[in-house]
Order: sequence, then C-alpha cells, then structure tokens
Amino acid sequence: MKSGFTGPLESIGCCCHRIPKSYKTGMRVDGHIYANDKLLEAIRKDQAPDQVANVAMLPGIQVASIAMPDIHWGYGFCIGGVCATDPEEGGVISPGGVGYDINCGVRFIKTNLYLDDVKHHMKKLVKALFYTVPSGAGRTGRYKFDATETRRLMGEGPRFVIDRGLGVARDLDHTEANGRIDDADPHQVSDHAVKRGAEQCGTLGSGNHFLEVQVVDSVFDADVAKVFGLELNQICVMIHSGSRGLGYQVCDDSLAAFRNCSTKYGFELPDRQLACAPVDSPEGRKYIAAMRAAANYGFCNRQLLMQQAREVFAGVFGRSWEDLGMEQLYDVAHNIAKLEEHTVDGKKKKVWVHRKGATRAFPAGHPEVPEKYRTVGQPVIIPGDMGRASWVLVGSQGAMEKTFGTTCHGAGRAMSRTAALKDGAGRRIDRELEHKGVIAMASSRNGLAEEQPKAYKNVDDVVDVVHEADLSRRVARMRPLGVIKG
Ligand SMILES: Nc1nc2c(ncn2[C@@H]2O[C@H](COP(=O)(O)O)[C@@H](O)[C@H]2O)c(=O)[nH]1
Ligand SMILES: [Mn+2]
Ligand SMILES: [Mn+2]
Repeated sequence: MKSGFTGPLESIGCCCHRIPKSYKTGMRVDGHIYANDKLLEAIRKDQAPDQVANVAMLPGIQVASIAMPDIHWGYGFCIGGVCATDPEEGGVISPGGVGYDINCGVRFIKTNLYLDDVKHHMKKLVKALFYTVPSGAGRTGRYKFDATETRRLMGEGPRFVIDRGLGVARDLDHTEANGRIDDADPHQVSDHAVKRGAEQCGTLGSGNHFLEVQVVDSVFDADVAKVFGLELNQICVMIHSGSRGLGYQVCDDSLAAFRNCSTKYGFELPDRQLACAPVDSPEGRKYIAAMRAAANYGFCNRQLLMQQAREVFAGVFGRSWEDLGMEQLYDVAHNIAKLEEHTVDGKKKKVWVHRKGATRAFPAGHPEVPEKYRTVGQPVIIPGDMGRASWVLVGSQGAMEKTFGTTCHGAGRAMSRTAALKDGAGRRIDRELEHKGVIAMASSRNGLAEEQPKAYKNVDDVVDVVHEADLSRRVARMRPLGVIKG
C-alpha cells in the first residue's frame, strides 16, 4: 500500500472527520470521512484521504467529497467514496467514480432452512455450488448470448432472462431500480465489450467476488427484521459480483475517450485517474448511456448467479427452490452513478451521485424503496469477510441529510493483496477456516490468501460507525458457513 496520509482530519462530530478546503489549492468543497478513532488509524495508512481531497476539486461537486468508514485506496477515487455533481453547475461524470466493475453489487437470498437443517450438509452444498457456479478470472458460463441478445439483455436487465424462465417477476420488485436503469443505450457499448460479456453472464469472477451461505446469528431490530423476513438461525445466501469483462471494457473505453476532456472543456485535474467530462457533453452522454447498459448487465449477472444457487439448493435438499423459500431480500449496486433528486442548501435538485464502493441507503417513505419495505427503509446488504460476519442494515434519514442517501459497502481492505499473499504463504487458509466452521472452496489457493479475513477491516467496526452516524441502522448480523470464491 502507499505511504500514510498525514493531512488534517478534524472531528466535526457524529463520527465525521473533515479535510478542510484549505488543505489543497483547487478543492471546491471540504472532504468528509466517516470513521471512529479505531478506523481512523487504519484509514491513515494509505493515501485514500488524499484521494478524497482530489475528488473535492471536480467541477460541479456539491456539499462535500464524502468517504465511508470502509474507505481504502482505489483508482483515482478511493473505494468507499461518494461524490455528487450538479449538471447545471458544469458538473462532471467520472468513470473512476464508478469503478472498473460497473454495478458490482450484492444480492441476498433468504431460505426457510435453519442451522440444524444444513449443518451436516455444508460440505456437499459448498462442493455442489463450487462445481455449478462458474468462478475465476475470465471464466465463461453455461448461458451464451450472441451480440444481439447481449445488447437486448443490457437494455432490459434481468427481465430478459426471467422471460426465459430464469427467475420470477417478483425478483425484479426486490432489485434496486427494478433491475433496469432507464435510458441505457447498449449501442454505446463497444463490440469488444459485448464480446467479453456475451459468455460471462452468470459467472462469479475472481478475487473478492463470492457466493456465501450464511446463518443469521443476531437480530438487532426485530421490527425491521420481521418486515424483511429475517430471523435468528435462518440460512441465507449472499452473492457478490458485478458486470464482469463487459463492465471493465466499458470503463476502459471511456477512460480512453475522456483522456483529453479536461483540456477540451477547460478544467484542471490533480490526478489523471480522475478523468471526467461534463455530464452534458458528447463524451459524458456516451459514457452514461453505456454505463447504464453495463449496470443492467450486472443485475442480470446476479440474477443468473442466484438462479444457479437456487438449483443447487433444490438438488442438495431434494425440494424445489420455491419450497425452500429462496426469495430475494434485495439486490443493491455499490459501484454506480445515478441521477437522483436531493436537497442541497434547502433546494431540491437533480445531481449525479457517484457511489464507488458505497451503497444507496434510502429511508422509509422514499418512493424508490420497494413497496414491501417502504414503511421501514430499503435493505442495505453489507458483506464483511469469509471468516467473521456480514450484515443487513436498513436505510435511514441521516443518509439523505449527510451523504446523498448513501452508506458503506463492506469492511474494506486492511491489507494490500501483496501483503495478504505474503502473510498467507505456506498456510492453508481453507483448513483454518474449516476449524472456525466455514467451508471454503476457491479457484486458486493464492486467491484464498489474498482474501483471508484479516486482509479486511472488521466489518462490525464499520457498521458501528454507519449506525452511529445514522447513515443506516443495524438489522441483522450473519456469520459465514460456506463460501465459494473466484
Ligand atoms: N462475507 C464476505 N465478504 C467478503 C468476502 N470477500 C470480500 N468481502 C467483502 O466485500 C466487500 C466488497 O468488496 P469490493 O470489491 O466491492 O470493494 C469487501 O470490502 C469485503 O468487506 C467474502 O468472501 N465473504
Ligand atoms: Mn464489489
Ligand atoms: Mn466487483
């Protein structure tokens, strides 16, 4: 990891720390980093806070350049970063503020099984998941779409595969944006990107992507848990994946197209990786249309991953997935930019909210929260690591007031991949996990070392902060029982 951040992080209360505008010439707004003292120590270990300050220089940025407690260094923007820009004030769109894995996100599926029903079947279950759900870098899957079908899929989102029997319409009700971001234009996605995506839909990918069987080990808010249909000892499945090679290529193509935009449109950037273009420019419009199409592909990918998990459970437990109650709680994106209405300085306006490693957390009553959850707020799904815990939270009002309706997206890395790999050399992480009651299977042993639990911060600490700051509230904590990794 890069050397540490020594700049100012002034506490302004409620777990929020300010990098004042005066820290660097060119900052248009302050930086706001949400953390407690324990996490601040980890956050200072790399230059992610400096990246927060750099983002504060983007044209049209509103209120503050914001970062969540799971912040760590990323391409241009930190992971865990939130930035809203106003098109009416020359606001920009930046691919680095979305990330290479467009619409990387998490889907959470409930079952009507309990710990006692699965505990003697975990090895069989994980093995069946591992050999059914394709994982690993560049892996293709069993669903093959030609270029025309891939483009249709990007226009329609999971509806396209549900119409072909791969899921049910109610899955869409429980997906952010109903699984279809409007105004996606698949024709703005290059042929090369389409080619990369055509055979990868329904595959997990590598590294931090996973499919995990979990058990609810604590319930913190019984009323909300009831609305979400969660209870103690219940078995659930969490899926973390994105838009595979297709999204990566859309990002790469746009970065090439944005290379000269700062000169063309007359603004300065402190870091080339912050490449951006005005929202209302040909380059900006093209990226937005392609990014939305890639996002729809990402929802579709998780739909197909869920469908394969449903099939495996049905095979192992000898009952249909419907009979096993395998209903989707929710699917959330955590790498995306969206045009949303927010109140800024007492005025409602439409802004482009970039969430890179950050999750939408809309509160009760928001029209974009599915009807079923509208009295309590949207479910927020937070993976932690494969050895300790993950969480279901609920969106809350504080997020609308402070972070453009956003909360954290995970635990966030505490060690670089290189450091974690070195730390794991000669160890059998799978055996260590088995001792703790977690069955893990991965395409590569190095992958398990890079992804070992201590490579991440403790997600419970991250959740403490977002709960305390009222960016989202604790509902239930899950612990892992079995995981497949790329
Ligand atoms: N429950 C698990 N959580 C995991 C695992 N591997 C990673 N993670 C968490 O996911 C987030 C999201 O990662 P990102 O790539 O989107 O930034 C990460 O911060 C970890 O907390 C796992 O195997 N199981
Ligand atoms: Mn992700
Ligand atoms: Mn991803």
